[in-house]
Amino acid sequence: MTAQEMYDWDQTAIQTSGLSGTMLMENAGRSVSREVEKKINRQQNVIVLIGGGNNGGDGYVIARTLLNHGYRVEAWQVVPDEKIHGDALTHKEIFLQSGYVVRHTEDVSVLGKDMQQADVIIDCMLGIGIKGKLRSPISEVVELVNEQNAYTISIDIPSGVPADEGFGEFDAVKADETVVIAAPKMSAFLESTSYYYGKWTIVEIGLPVKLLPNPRRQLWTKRDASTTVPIRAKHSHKGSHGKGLVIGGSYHMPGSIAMTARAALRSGIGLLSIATPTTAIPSVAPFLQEATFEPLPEEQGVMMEIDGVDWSKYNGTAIGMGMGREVNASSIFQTLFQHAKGPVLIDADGLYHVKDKLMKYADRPDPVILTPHPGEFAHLIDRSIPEVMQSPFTLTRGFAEKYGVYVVLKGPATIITSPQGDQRVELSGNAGLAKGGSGDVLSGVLLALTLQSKSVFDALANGCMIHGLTAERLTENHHSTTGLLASDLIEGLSETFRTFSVSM
Ligand SMILES: NC(=O)C1=CN([C@@H]2O[C@H](COP(=O)(O)OP(=O)(O)OC[C@H]3O[C@@H](n4cnc5c(N)ncnc54)[C@H](OP(=O)(O)O)[C@@H]3O)[C@@H](O)[C@H]2O)[C@@H](O)CC1
Ligand SMILES: Nc1ncnc2c1ncn2[C@@H]1O[C@H](COP(=O)(O)OP(=O)(O)O)[C@@H](O)[C@H]1O
Ligand SMILES: [K+]
Repeated sequence: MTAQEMYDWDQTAIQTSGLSGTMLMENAGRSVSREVEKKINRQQNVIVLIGGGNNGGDGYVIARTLLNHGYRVEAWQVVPDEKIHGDALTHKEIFLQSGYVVRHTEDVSVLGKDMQQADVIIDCMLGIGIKGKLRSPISEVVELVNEQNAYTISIDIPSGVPADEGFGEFDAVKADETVVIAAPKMSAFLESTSYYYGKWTIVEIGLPVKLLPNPRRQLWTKRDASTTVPIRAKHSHKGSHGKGLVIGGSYHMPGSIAMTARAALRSGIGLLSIATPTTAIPSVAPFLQEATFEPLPEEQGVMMEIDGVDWSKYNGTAIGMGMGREVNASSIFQTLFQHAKGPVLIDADGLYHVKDKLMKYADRPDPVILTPHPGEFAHLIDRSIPEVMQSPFTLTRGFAEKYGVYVVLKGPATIITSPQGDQRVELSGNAGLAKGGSGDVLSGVLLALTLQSKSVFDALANGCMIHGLTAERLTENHHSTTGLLASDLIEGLSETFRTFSVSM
């Protein structure tokens, strides 16, 4: 969610369901407290830091709830009294009338001394309402918090982190964990801001879900996957599971196309053929007894054209892996878009070649899927990688809508966008995947699932999840994130598929 989308939810709830702001704040504070109580005990000294907005209001509810439950809590208001108003003021009054005491930060050093005795710091200074650079005294308090060894739990957002994408430098609390209210904000997924959150969990605050405007952005969960992942019907035959073609590879780069192809086979594709230069076939074939080949004319080990492919045999294509930069791209993509039936997935070198050609094929009736990492996406849209990393949601949505394509922007948080601009974020996987070859494996998984699913969008989100979960499982058992290879990932897919629906 963006901050604005969050405020819209809040307003919708208040205007249409009869819930009031103070009720939502009470719900938020109590839900957060339930989560916090799992992490703390009654012997620990807890400090709640309270700011001037509604995030601070949540803080008053949390401090009261924890005190009611017998925890040792000090509530520190880090802004002057006149800053507290509205729902937050109501909850401050309830806090005081419950017989509890508020401490004030006239002198930040007094708070600093107190913090040294704290085991746990609960940060309710700033939430989605942060604007601009941190001002005093919050800037000093943030610095103090980051100097402590105490376990720090931020509420909704680590104070100082912007809610939305597109922001540059900032100072913020570095939380050990964050309890997110109602829905995660964009910054929980960006490289430069997600670090501040630590581990995060979401709490529910009683918003009327049926009434809320749809932000057309969704966190893809295991529960979503378990209801949409294709199930092999008892009476299915190989034709029911897709007849795929993968185009790529070269004499000097045979590995990537082999990995894509093998991953597609391990992901249940019915039939698979590989179009690759003739001289690459002897290197690729040993990994793929189950596949057939379309030998391509070549020059110096690089494919020249794909005119001889028998397109009637296939209902889905993936292109680009290891094809090289030297190919006759105009001819290849012209033929591809004219003849290929069903979804076309473009990855790696294919993305390099397809730049500036997409508008020409924007009216293709069947789906086009692009699977760039941030560097490839930056090249596609003529922006820098830092710009892509700073605003991935907006940039991918704009691109997908403009060209009518699906975009899978890969990374620790993979963002999947449909041609209509709907977005899903998928978080599985780990740094064991940060190696050449993992993307080739993903392309194979995605092609196979796309040909077996009713919805391309579901297939892409599920494919990313299966790919990531495989890495997680392998690094929990036999491998390390250091030692995991893309080829291990391919062989691991089988067990992920076997346990997938059972483990949901
Ligand atoms: N569904 C929901 O939405 C619900 C939301 N809830 C909660 O409300 C939170 C949002 O509350 P919010 O809108 O009051 O904003 P918030 O984050 O408290 O910040 C405003 C305060 O910060 C201050 N301030 C700003 N920038 C600053 C800076 N650079 N440096 C220093 N100070 C700065 C600003 O000061 P001012 O500019 O007014 O002087 C003002 O005092 C949300 O994150 C969630 O926790 C739940 O309670 C219930 C349901
Ligand atoms: N640190 C990480 N955490 C989670 N997933 C990652 C991480 N690094 C890479 N990945 C995943 O690994 C894959 C890498 O793809 P890509 O960059 O195209 O690799 P290559 O083309 O070299 O095979 C993507 O699916 C990406 O989401
Ligand atoms: K906060």
